[in-house]
Amino acid sequence: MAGATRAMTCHRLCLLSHPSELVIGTAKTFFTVPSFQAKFFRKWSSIGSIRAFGCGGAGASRAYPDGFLRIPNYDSLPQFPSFRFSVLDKRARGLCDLHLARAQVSVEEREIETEHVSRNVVDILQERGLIESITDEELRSVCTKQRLKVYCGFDPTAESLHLGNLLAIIVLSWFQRCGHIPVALLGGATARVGDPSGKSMERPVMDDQTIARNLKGIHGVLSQILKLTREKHSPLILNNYDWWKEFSLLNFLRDVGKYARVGTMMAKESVKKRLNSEEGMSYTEFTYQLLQGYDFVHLFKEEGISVQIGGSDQWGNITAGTDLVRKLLQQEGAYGLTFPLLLKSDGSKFGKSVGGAIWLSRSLLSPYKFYQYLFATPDSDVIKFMKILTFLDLEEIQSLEATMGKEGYVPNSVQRRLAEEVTLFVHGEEGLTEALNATQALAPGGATQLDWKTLEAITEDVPSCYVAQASLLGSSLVDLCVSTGLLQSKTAVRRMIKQGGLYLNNEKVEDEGKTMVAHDIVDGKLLLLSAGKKNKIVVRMT
Ligand SMILES: Nc1ncnc2c1ncn2[C@@H]1O[C@H](COP(=O)(O)OP(=O)(O)OP(=O)(O)O)[C@@H](O)[C@H]1O
Ligand SMILES: N[C@@H](Cc1ccc(O)cc1)C(=O)O
Repeated sequence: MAGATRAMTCHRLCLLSHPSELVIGTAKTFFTVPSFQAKFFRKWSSIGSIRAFGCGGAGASRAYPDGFLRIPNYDSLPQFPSFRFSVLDKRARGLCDLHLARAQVSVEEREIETEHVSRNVVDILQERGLIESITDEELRSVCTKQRLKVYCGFDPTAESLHLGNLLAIIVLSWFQRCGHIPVALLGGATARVGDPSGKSMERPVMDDQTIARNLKGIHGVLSQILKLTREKHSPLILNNYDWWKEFSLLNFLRDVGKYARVGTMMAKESVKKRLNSEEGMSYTEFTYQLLQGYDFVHLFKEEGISVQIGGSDQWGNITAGTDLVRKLLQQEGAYGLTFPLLLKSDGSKFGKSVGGAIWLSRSLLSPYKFYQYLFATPDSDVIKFMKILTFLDLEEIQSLEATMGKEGYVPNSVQRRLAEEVTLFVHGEEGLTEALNATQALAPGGATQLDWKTLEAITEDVPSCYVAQASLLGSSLVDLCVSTGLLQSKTAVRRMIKQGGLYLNNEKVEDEGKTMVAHDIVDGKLLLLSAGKKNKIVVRMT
């Protein structure tokens, strides 16, 4: 070991600026060395541990996924010490002898930007019921000391993400709110293989066109919600096809497969379940965990991403990744975190492959319908949903909960707040306004002043038909209600008017003999007929 030890001298204080610099130090104090040495340090630390000795203390340093080396107890060293490194691993020593002599250059110190890491994200997620498991409790302290990059993967198995996936986006967003960098990974490659997790049957193979269309749709949803910018710490969206397309089978078997134990792979829940089924499992799907596992290795090494999150069904794939980082890169510092699955009241998972998904993309589900879905959350779920699907303070949620039991509580007030918060997060101001306008316009007997834009927007959610304007003017309203299919017969229309249930543009119709005039056509474009609470039709003019 002695032969591998050389002295390095520190000179001056400065800020870290260049990404290729190596940073050494504790959470608060970092040392940087110029990039040519950084390269060697990174290499040594990936094959063996490095020990740092100074006048006041010593500590085994660790290479972090960002490629930086940190000396845990550096703070106990006097300022600007001379200190030396000794490389403890035999394989590293040769390299070290070669290059350490050149490392007699300045080492620069800087204060790490700790202010960006505002709150402990792991504690927050736990308080809100958003943690199912963590691979290592150490993440709780690591996340307060450095800006982390955190990723979650989404396979493009549909054109949009759904309410269940929103939980993943919310967890990413919590990381972002606490100063970290969220990364959404599109599974352009993994979608070609198919994740068996939670699936009782083999997934159908998707053709390239469908995958491309789905990637585009999901990219749109993610970029709108995560709000990508050109700034340094902006969220990122990557696609794993970018590194898998070049990976040959032989290289995969040699570089990844060698580190994977078949016994461990078979023990994963996703595999065990399927092996016991009649259909069994294809070799392709069996390999899925290694693809996701290697993604983590790649992202750890190339992008400095050290945390992977996912729903609890992803635990096996996520731990495949942390294991591979340890074995393949011989590095610690890769963490996994899972959150509980969002379940419907019947206990089934909100998903996309199963019908009836609550889509996040407005082209598949209008902001109005999305809002309405949340508005209809049962009282028994609403507080839990507030905690997991919104960013409201827990105290505020508690006080809302307290109002629910009190006299004078207006039913569904908490649901309204939930629907507003989540619609705002997913569809932005514009989407929320559209949802609120449509809600008002479509409210049973709602007496809202209608404009053509609102009516146009609700045509996504209520039936509509065309009528020639010229033939409409002067005709009877009763006839119109029958010809548009609102009600079956003139008798039914007249009965509805008598009962006070027929509305034209949200205004009650009282005159059975009413004829249509130009003023009845909203902004000269369309009108709304309603019979009772739910039966509505938008009539467009041609
Ligand atoms: N209901 C849910 N609750 C919480 N997280 C979910 C839910 N559904 C999916 N996720 C998470 O979203 C991420 C992306 O999942 P994925 O793209 O496979 O969606 P999916 O709905 O499970 O798709 P599929 O139905 O095709 O399996 C994963 O981390 C997954 O665990
Ligand atoms: N397996 C994940 C998607 C995913 C893909 C690649 C990853 O690296 C991570 C996650 C899912 O189906 O939900």
